[in-house]
Amino acid sequence: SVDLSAQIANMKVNNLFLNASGIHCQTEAELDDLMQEPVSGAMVTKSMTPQSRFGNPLPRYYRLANGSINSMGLPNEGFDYYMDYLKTHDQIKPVIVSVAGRSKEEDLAMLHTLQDDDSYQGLTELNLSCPNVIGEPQMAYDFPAANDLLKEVFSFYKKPLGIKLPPYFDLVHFDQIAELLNQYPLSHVNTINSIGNGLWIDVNSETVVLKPKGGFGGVGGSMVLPTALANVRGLRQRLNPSIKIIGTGGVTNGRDAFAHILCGAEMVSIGTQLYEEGLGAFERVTRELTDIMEAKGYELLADFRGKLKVIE
Ligand SMILES: O=C1NC(=O)NC(C(=O)O)N1
Repeated sequence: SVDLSAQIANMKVNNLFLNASGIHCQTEAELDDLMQEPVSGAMVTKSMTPQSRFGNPLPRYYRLANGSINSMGLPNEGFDYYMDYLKTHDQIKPVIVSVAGRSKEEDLAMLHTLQDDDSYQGLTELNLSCPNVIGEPQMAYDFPAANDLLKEVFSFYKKPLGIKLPPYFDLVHFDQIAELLNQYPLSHVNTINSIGNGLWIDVNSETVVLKPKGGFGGVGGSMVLPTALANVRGLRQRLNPSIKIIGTGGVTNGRDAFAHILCGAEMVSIGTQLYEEGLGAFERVTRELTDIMEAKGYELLADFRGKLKVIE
């Protein structure tokens, strides 16, 4: 089984990166590109639903000066497609399987299938934070519902499982979600998902830029870095050390990645920047991070991971 922390334990800088779910990971061709990409240390699939989905109507992605806004609506090829992909392709790097049911029942059904499939030994990530399914709440903002779901999940699911979280903005919420998650034997949390339900307007045409939901969509890219760093740091300070953190959000260069690791991230995802620049971003960001580490005299990520200093 893929134990992320085992993967990470003696990880040097050159394989701590992975794609953010949703970026270049929906089709077999995209997944093959990620599998062959020489630098990234893992990859994650587009969040899958039981059946394939077209997702929301276009336009549903828009690039901003310092980020992105999207209302994709979980377009994906469906559960069986990704299971078949794993069965028919050598995993030369860990593949995290992202699951996003549109209800508790769908989440449980997919996880039961994964649990009962002896050939599946992968690391699963339950996405409780998609902000873009029309009419669906972000489960991770409903603490009682999230707790009910996780209690039921861990009554039967015994393989490595992580959770994809939305950003929180109130320290009381950091306390509450951490208290909730610390009850469960999670492999990791992946924080953050996009900042839900932003709105971008084209002033010339006086019109929104996304079709679904009247233009409301998840915000990502460099402008969300402060929120991403706060969530990595806030959860690292509160979660059991056994629960690793994948830092996602706002990473465009080596300095951003370094900051995520200082906050406690074991691995770092690249989303908007990977989409806009292409897979070459992995090599560029890795080179930049390596240069920073060398300049500071660090050899291993563990030399500075989680060692953010505060002002006494
Ligand atoms: O979890 C998700 N986060 C996003 O920002 N967008 C996608 C989506 O809309 O499919 N899902």
